[in-house]
Amino acid sequence: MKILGHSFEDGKITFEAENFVIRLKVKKIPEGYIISGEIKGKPKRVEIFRTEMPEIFFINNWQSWGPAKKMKRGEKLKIPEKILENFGYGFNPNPHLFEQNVVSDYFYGEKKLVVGFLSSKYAHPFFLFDGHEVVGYLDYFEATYEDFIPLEPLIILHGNLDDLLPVYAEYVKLKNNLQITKRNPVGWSSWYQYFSKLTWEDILKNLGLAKEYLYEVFQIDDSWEIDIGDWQPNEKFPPLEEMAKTIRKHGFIPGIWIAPFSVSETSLLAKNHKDWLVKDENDSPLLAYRNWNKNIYALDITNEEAAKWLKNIFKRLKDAGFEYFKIDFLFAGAIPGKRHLNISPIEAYRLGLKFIREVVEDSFILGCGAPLLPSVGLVDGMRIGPDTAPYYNPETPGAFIPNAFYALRNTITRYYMNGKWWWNDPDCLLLRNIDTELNLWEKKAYAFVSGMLNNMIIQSDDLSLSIERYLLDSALKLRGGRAFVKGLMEEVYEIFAEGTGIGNVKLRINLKKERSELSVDEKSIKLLKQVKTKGDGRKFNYYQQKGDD
Ligand SMILES: OCC1=C[C@H](O)[C@H](F)[C@@H](O)[C@H]1O
Repeated sequence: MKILGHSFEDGKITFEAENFVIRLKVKKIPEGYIISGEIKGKPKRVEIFRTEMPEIFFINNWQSWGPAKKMKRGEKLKIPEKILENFGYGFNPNPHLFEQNVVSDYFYGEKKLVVGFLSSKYAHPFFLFDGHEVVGYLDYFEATYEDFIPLEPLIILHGNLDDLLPVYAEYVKLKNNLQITKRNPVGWSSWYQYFSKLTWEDILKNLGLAKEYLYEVFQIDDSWEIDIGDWQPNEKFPPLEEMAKTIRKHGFIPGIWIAPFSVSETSLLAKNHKDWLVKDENDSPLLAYRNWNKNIYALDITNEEAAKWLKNIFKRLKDAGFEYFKIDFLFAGAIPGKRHLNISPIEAYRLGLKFIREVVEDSFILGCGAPLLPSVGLVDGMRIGPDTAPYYNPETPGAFIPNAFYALRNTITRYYMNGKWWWNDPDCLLLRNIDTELNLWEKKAYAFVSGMLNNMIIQSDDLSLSIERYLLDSALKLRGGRAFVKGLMEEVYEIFAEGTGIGNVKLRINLKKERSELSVDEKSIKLLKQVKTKGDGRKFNYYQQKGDD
């Protein structure tokens, strides 16, 4: 292994290139080394680390919806053509690099090694697998630094991958002085039942039925707005104040979805404020991604007027009574392009999140479609997988596209971020028995894993349908423990949750073969369900555990 081409024993390394100066120091720690230091000048993309490429390794994508998984030498991520075209920067801040190589962002692992950067405040840290070697870079893009800035520290950990990923996550927590909120929300969200067909009547209907549930939060997802960038209620919804007041009147914390750094080509915002958009080298608005059948551009948060506008949007939502914000497609705020200020896209992204936090204060912020490491310390919850869906297909190509199988796999392979960086949002539990292809095993697996890993529990169903309600109760009973996962690079995961609401629980699970075996306090249990019929005829299933027969 080399650091800037030097062996470690050097201790201190100073390296002067044509356009930048870097000073490093190497510190021995019990599990390996931490390399820290400072850098100034116009570094662009700096190689920091280099080693031989292993046959099998663990990669991590930069944002919520990207995979964290085992890969083999020669394997490529299978991404459907249409997604590749539309998604652009959603895969990586350097989409072309991502298309031509295997890339792991922030950290990577081998059976007996984890190497990772502990922060991403200025640069985008990533590892490139070129078939022979693994090369670790810090990408500052076009930013220039007159004075020395802190280098994103690199940590090298020796041991078993399963033990080291939680250690890496802990070092990130320490390095960034992270203190996360005690609130680990339970609630309801509209998206995975109603999608873009949501109406205010759907909200009223589910609010009326939700009182039977232990929700804290009731969140209106995408579809309430006029356009992406025009954050006013459309004709299907009442004024913001009425939305929030109605949710509050039913006893829930009002939640709302917004894509704050995204600007649709058809929005009034794009029409009236082209100068508020991140530009390409020809000074045209830079295409961030395509969704909603539209070209979506990125808000240039370094433009003072744009920043003021963004703060006003969140002030209006907060003043209307919303206290839970699902802020989505956040990667748009971190795309490399021309901004008003010549700072790195990572600095611009963090500036945008800081503005949002400044306005919403201690409201709960859920990041989604977000670059992970730059978001630490700036969000309370984080989506750590692709969208779930009312289907579970291990066979279809899965990176980034909605599929309960890949959402659940990421929930397991990124579990170590939970409670350290933020509360992991595994995406919603879909527990309905109709209008879904999910079978009982898939619903159960999703509920149990989310509960055992002490994740956020947000359900997304039309509550008037027949629902496996006992699985929500099970997920909540399984929360509160300390989790550990063995086999992060294997087919069978062993999940241990100590001190949950029903004791010490162990789950051996094979997501592809839909096989699992659950035991509580060393007793294997059967998950029996009782069906209770309410006065109005609605049936409710309750979880009831039975010890060994
Ligand atoms: O457009 C709504 C939407 C888009 C992204 O996929 C999020 F991940 C998903 O949860 C939903 O909020």
